Amino acid sequence: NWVSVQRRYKDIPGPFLSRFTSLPLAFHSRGGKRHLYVHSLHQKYGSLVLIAPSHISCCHPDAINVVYAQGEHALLKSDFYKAFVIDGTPNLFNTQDRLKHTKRRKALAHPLSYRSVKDMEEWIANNMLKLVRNLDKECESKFSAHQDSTHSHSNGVPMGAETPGRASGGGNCLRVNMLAWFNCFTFDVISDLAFGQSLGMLDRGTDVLSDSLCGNGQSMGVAAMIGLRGRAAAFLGLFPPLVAFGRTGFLIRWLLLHFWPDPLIRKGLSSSDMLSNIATTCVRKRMSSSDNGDQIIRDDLLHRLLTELRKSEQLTDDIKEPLNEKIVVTEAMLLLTAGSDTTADSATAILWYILAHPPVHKQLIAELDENVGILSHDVAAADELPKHDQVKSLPYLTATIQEALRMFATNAFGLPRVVSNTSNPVTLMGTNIPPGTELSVPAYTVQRDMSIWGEDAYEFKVQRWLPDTESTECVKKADAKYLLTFGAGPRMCIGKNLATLQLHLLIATILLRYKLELYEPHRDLEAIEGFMNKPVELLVKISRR
Ligand code: HEM
Repeated sequence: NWVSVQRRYKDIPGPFLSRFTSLPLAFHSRGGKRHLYVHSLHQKYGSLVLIAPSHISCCHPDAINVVYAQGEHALLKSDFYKAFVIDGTPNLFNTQDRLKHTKRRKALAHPLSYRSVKDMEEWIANNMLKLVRNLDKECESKFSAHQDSTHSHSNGVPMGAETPGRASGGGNCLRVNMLAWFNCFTFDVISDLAFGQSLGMLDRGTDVLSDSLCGNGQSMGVAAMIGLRGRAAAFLGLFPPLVAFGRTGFLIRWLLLHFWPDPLIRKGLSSSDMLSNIATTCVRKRMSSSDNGDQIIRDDLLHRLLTELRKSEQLTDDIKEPLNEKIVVTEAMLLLTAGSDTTADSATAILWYILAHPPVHKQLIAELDENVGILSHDVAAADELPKHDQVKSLPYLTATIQEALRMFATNAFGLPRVVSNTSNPVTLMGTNIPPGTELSVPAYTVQRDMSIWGEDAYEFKVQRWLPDTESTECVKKADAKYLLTFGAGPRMCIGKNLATLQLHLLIATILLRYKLELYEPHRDLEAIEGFMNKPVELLVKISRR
């Protein structure tokens, strides 16, 4: 009851109101700045803060190994994640059940291993070639009549009306929104890898899908759908009764979808339904093509996932569950949503940090020119583009990516775990944590902790990641275990290999081929947080090198 809750957390500091309600946290979550709010609370109250009635945020570096512990000490995901479940069928990301998680994780671990992802590099390169051709056209259009290329691409197809990054306002300015192109690229890559066929966004120059995939007259881009869904879920997840399962849950969801006063939440819920429809259509299309004897089935992620899931059906009885369409669709939707905009957003942030620091830009170009060489003027085939083997170990490129991901936390707020009655006892900074407590470690705050990164923790310094810095500047060496971009522990991102492969290739290819400048050099990178922290846009001036 309420009194015992107050007694349990009496020694944990935090805002007075947060002892009684999650509303302050929800308010900042709705505003898209939850990580900044929690950061300010840590600055005011210290390392342990009660941010909601039974939710403690701990930003001490040692907390990472406790909250995201491996093995028998692992804590389960909290009820917050129920807000991401579609149709009562949890997937690898949102399942709270340990055994189900183990089974699904095993099924996806092999298809997403480095070796497996490397085998698919050719498919990624084909999409990169399309991206390059589109950007080449953007450069050419620079010389044609005044045209605002964020509004209309060369083929005249407008970007989705609510695509994050769509430039506001008109005008005769020559600028390209790299976020919009990165979104098209990553969606096409993941759909190609997952279903053997890309969504065709790079061909159409927009992330608005065709009517056959998205329903008649839908003008919203897929990136906007994912953003809205993340924002609604990040808000609703703070009130677990609103995201219950079963018949009551169905009724509550229906009421929220139709009557909740905030349009952002209603749009988020309907976006979630649209994404589920897209995944269902993709899965059905892919499955029906595999029934067609004439067609050669590509060894894509869905194929590999199905093979692994069928194998795991023969595992022990307690984790046996029949493989049905719902399970396949929910995992397919996860691939589509977790594996696309996260990478595009991270690439956007990395490119922004490079362009905002011209000496870093210059040094990267020198490294790339020396190790990869200049690209031919008219790239005729995908194999003329940089290969992962050429760029994966370049020290300056790797260090720049790491440092940009530290500064811009794509995963910015603390991912919540729960201390259950069956958990081993948990102690944080000498304080015993009672069962029923939610715990999280805020990535944004940890990634700016001066005790970890040094006095210059708030500054972008690539040198901290270089093995042997020639710089005379004294920087504290970075330790990757405090970088929470991909989470930590048993629920850490399973797509990290695919994401880092794409990030290296994207950044290397773009820098090698184009002269780029920030369109508004004095403007910070603006971002809005839902579940992930998402840049709003990246406007650049672009021309061929
Ligand atoms: C730069 C890009 C990416 C970032 C920043 C990122 C970040 C994350 C983070 C922080 C988590 C942990 C979430 C949590 O604990 O609640 C996660 C989990 C996950 N990610 Fe990623 N991710 C990226 C790319 C990808 C890609 C390309 C894929 C798939 C193809 C993917 C699939 C997943 C899945 C399936 C999980 C759930 C894993 C589990 O619960 O066992 N991610 N990601």
